[in-house]
Amino acid sequence: MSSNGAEKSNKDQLGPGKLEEMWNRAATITKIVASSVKISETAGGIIKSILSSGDLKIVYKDGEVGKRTDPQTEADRSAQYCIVNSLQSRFKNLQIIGEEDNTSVSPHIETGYLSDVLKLDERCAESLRNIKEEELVVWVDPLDGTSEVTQAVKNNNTALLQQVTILIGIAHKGRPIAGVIHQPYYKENGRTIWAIQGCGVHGIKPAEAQQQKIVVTTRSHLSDTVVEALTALKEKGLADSVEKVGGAGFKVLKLLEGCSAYVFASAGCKKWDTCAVDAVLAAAGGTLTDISGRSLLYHADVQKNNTGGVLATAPWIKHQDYVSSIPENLKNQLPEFNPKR
Ligand SMILES: Nc1ncnc2c1ncn2[C@@H]1O[C@H](COP(=O)(O)O)[C@@H](OP(=O)(O)O)[C@H]1O
Ligand SMILES: [Mg+2]
Ligand SMILES: [Mg+2]
Ligand SMILES: [Mg+2]
Repeated sequence: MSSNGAEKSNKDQLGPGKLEEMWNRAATITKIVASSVKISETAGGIIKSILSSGDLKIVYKDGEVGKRTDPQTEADRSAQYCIVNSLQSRFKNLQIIGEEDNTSVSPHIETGYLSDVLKLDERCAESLRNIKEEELVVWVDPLDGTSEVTQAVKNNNTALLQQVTILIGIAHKGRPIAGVIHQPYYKENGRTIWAIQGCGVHGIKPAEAQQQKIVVTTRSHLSDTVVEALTALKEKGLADSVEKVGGAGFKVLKLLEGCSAYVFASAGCKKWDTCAVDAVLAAAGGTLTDISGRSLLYHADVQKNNTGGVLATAPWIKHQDYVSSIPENLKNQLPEFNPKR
């Protein structure tokens, strides 16, 4: 899984000399995304091997026994170690914020990169090309959909595993400018979707407008306020049906595959859940905000909780229609907690 350089991990036509030249010429943001694609895939391999062992070593990060909603597994801990240490080995001045406070040492440090990303370097706007490593904040969710993982293993329900993603989001001046979503259990070998602002979305072809409006919401963190928001959207004709699926990453992939909106009118989702998907969805022409329509911010010192909830819409949807249809009393229950939200 680990590799010693681009030459070993890029199985394309370019020779090592040409690749090195492309790497050296590329902007910092391009290099970080090219590396993050490979790193997310290596982390996906780590997750798969721990899950196939069946020994998740679950600890809970919250709550009373019997009411816990925030599990962490050995896969979350090892994947985060790999992602953070792999990024740091190349980009020493990056600020990286990962979901997990405690990690497990993993021997897999990925130093490869995807050369396809480098090929798009010239399409990057000058303003992005000039950004320095130390100006960027990287938000890492090493395993999004942990509740689904614990249930998949416990109940031998492997279908749930496709809801697992690895999320690496890159923010500049508080706004997401690039993102990587790796889905390790998509078909046989998984897939990786990535985007840099202004350079399109890669790894998926976003769906066209649909007749049916399918809304996706949480599978394992349902609350009264989420139900109330969904009811209001149904009444306004903005939710023909509702699908409960796990993970912020998977829900945004569903938006790129034809669902209309992701509605989570509740606190609990964090910046590492939304940074990468915010960037990818925006690059596809969609929108992600809190339920009041405010953009989310991703500065290093920001409040980690998305206390205003999450509302995301597909590229073919008018976001404001959904914002306007969520009742004011719900918006007031999920206030902007901190100006640096
Ligand atoms: N009430 C809550 N408590 C803890 N985490 C929550 C939460 N509500 C949402 N989240 C987090 O938001 C992400 C998406 O949740 P959901 O699938 O319910 O929509 C999950 O990320 P992780 O799986 O990375 O922890 C989950 O932990
Ligand atoms: Mg978690
Ligand atoms: Mg998550
Ligand atoms: Mg996670």
